Amino acid sequence: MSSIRKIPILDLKLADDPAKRGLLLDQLRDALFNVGFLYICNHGVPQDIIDALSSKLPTLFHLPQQRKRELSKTKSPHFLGFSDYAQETTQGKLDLREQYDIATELPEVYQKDATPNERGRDFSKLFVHLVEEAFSIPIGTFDSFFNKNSDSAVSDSTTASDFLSPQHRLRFNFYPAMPPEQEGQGVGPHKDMAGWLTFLHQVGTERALDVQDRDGSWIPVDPIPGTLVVNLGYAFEAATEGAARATVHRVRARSQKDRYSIPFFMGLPLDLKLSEVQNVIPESVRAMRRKELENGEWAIDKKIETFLDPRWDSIGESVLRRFIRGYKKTALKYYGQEVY
Ligand SMILES: O=C(O)CCC(=O)C(=O)O
Ligand SMILES: [Fe+2]
Repeated sequence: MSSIRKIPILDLKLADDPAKRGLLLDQLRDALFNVGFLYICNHGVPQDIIDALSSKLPTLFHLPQQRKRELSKTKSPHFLGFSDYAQETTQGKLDLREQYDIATELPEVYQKDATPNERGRDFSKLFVHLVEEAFSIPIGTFDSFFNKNSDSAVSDSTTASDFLSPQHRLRFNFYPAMPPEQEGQGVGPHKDMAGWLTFLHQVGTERALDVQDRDGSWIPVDPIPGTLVVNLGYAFEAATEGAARATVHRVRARSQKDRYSIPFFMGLPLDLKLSEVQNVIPESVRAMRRKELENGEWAIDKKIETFLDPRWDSIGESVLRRFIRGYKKTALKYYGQEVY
């Protein structure tokens, strides 16, 4: 077992060079199995698009309160839209941020044409292909989970194309600057619940994001121009039986300057069962954490966090459970008492 030490930076351009691809895959395995957090550069998302989007965020978050209320998450059965400042709590403390969430719409629910975030989906799929290669499973294995009603890339897949679309979620976070005496929790220590993988753009140069090392200490994840931060969601950790960790992270609310960030949470199909994902993860990967436990390692983090409880055995239900916890009133309004 190793500690996080330093967050690695992976240059995805190495994937194009046959002589260097092996090195990139070694770095990726180290990042997935030993760190759970990484930066990627040369990721293929054009910088001008990232900059154009980032520059719109102050306007978005300074819309009149009335407009923000109309677009409130509490009015959406999919928990999309605005969350007010300090509306959410993490670990019992208020998160000093506002959020705006947009996501792949689900035609099965809305009965209208979906407008999925194609760009985000396509680039994140390329990264997933590298993960498959790092796991030594056929490239395209996971495509069957993402391509509804299309041919599976894996011929013997039993599941392939019948799943609901995954709900990819793009979030804008706003952490307003505050008087020094009020510096506190931008978002408290958490693992990303709703997604398979998270790709994060930190706008500006403010140091605010930290990742927790295995001894409990905090390591800064400073913004590095031209990179995206990648971390793993709960479902990834659960599917690999803990071999690849959904590392705990937090954001400090700072006094210097307003801060914005843009995470893209790559989802899995909402009706997919965890066992169906586990079926395509090689036993050699799933056995890694078991071996570490037998060897007495992982002293501070013995049990794999329970991602699923028996009532909620699909990814979608688990994601819903996360929102029920965060937005009790909205959940009751749309889903009724039986969701508890
Ligand atoms: O703002 C950040 O840098 C990270 C935000 C985050 O962890 C989240 O929204 O889940
Ligand atoms: Fe997060």
